[in-house]
Amino acid sequence: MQYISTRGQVKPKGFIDTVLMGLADDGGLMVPVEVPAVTEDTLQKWKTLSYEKLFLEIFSLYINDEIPQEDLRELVRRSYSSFRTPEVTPVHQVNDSLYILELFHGPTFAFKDVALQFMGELYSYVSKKQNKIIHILGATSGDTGAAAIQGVRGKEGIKICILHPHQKVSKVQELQMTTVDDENVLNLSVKGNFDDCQKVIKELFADLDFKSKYHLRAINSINFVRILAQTVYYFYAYLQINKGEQLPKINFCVPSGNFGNIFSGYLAKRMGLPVNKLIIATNENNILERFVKTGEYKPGDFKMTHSPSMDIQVASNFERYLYYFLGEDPEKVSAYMKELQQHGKITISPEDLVKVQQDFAAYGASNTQCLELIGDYKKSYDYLLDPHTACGIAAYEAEAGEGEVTVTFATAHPAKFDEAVRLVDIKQPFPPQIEQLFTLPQHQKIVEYDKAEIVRELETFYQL
Ligand SMILES: Cc1ncc(COP(=O)(O)O)c(C=O)c1O
Ligand SMILES: N[C@@H](CCOP(=O)(O)O)C(=O)O
Repeated sequence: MQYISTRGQVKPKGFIDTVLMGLADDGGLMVPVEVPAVTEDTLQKWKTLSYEKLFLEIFSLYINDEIPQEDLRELVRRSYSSFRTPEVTPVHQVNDSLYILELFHGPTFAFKDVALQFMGELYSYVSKKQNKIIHILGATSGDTGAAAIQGVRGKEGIKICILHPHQKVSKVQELQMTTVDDENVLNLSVKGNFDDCQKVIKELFADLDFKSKYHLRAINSINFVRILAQTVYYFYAYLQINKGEQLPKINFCVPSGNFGNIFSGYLAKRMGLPVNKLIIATNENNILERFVKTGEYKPGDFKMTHSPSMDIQVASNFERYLYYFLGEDPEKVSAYMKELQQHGKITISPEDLVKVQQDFAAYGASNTQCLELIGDYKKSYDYLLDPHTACGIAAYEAEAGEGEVTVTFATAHPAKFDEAVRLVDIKQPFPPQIEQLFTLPQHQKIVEYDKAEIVRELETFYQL
């Protein structure tokens, strides 16, 4: 398998070079030259596999033996040994039509651990095998940063700098990132929002001299390996629910912000997973909902909501979808991205909108709805939703049809977002791993949203 850029200006690369490149050198995003097909026979065979074995099967379709099977098996074993359940991502049945896929059983209690525990192991492996310097640079609205830091803290040959928006992440997210005292970790708390943080790091990745001088590597979902690792739980959830002979189509409903998680579902569907609807759930930052409903993709005003990790206006992976939607034509993608840059929006034709609506349904939950659902599900099902998952439930309730089966993703544990849970008068016990964070000193540097100041911090950190 080879990988190319959505904008067509990068020579085909192998898997490891694609991971190391992160953002494509022409400013696009890396995608596989072709999407491997998973047949019904294969799906039947995968029904009895453990999470780890399924991961190996799916990755084998993408990595061209660049990592020997034995080594890959060991990386996967190590990645998921830190999870609190052997199923890694267990499914909880709520009723006949609704299942919740719990993606929060990793070290930092959010879905990002699933891909980032593996990515930490992978970077460490590549650093040792190829003697590569790995200087990670990432932007986070709270969860990616915590999970990435946890995945590489203290690892030899690796440094990580994470930009998070100052005072716009939850207290637990902030503590998870800033109580880590390993020397290879730098937290920059940027006086701006997540989109500002993401913009700065993308500009730095696009500066190829700077990127190469400081050996910059990406951990955000601009990196294709993040997308691939996230496809595994779509297959795993599907196979946990459909154990019989039949392979019925089901819906997946995904709390979305940067469009990485749901794009993994889109890829799984293209591979052959029997998916009916892919439902995009947003909060009041509803650019994706507006796109699916009107055909206009236009970043709007940033809003702070009860689901801060989804407070995102510019959805990175939207470009990967555009690539497939536009018939894998890099010239058309480049033209659309230019339009976005010049006019601040993309508008598709009514005929194309029909195509988008065949791929996705979408719904944006209001702040009030999000809180109401946390209260309702606790009362009706004794199940405590985190606010992001509650946005997912709102979208499920609005968009799933009669008789359809839907898997809604629980993307974080409610203890990470106690600020919202307390607003509905629910007192939750904290897991001990979270409770102990409140006693530890914090390490972070508060900086202006100023590229020059951020660059100075990075140069000092990476040169040390
Ligand atoms: C808890 C939580 N839910 C949902 C999302 C949205 O996921 P994505 O950015 O992959 O769309 C994020 C982060 O983006 C998150 O941290
Ligand atoms: N919600 C995310 C935002 C970054 O998304 P990513 O999938 O590109 O890493 C976060 O928690 O940081």
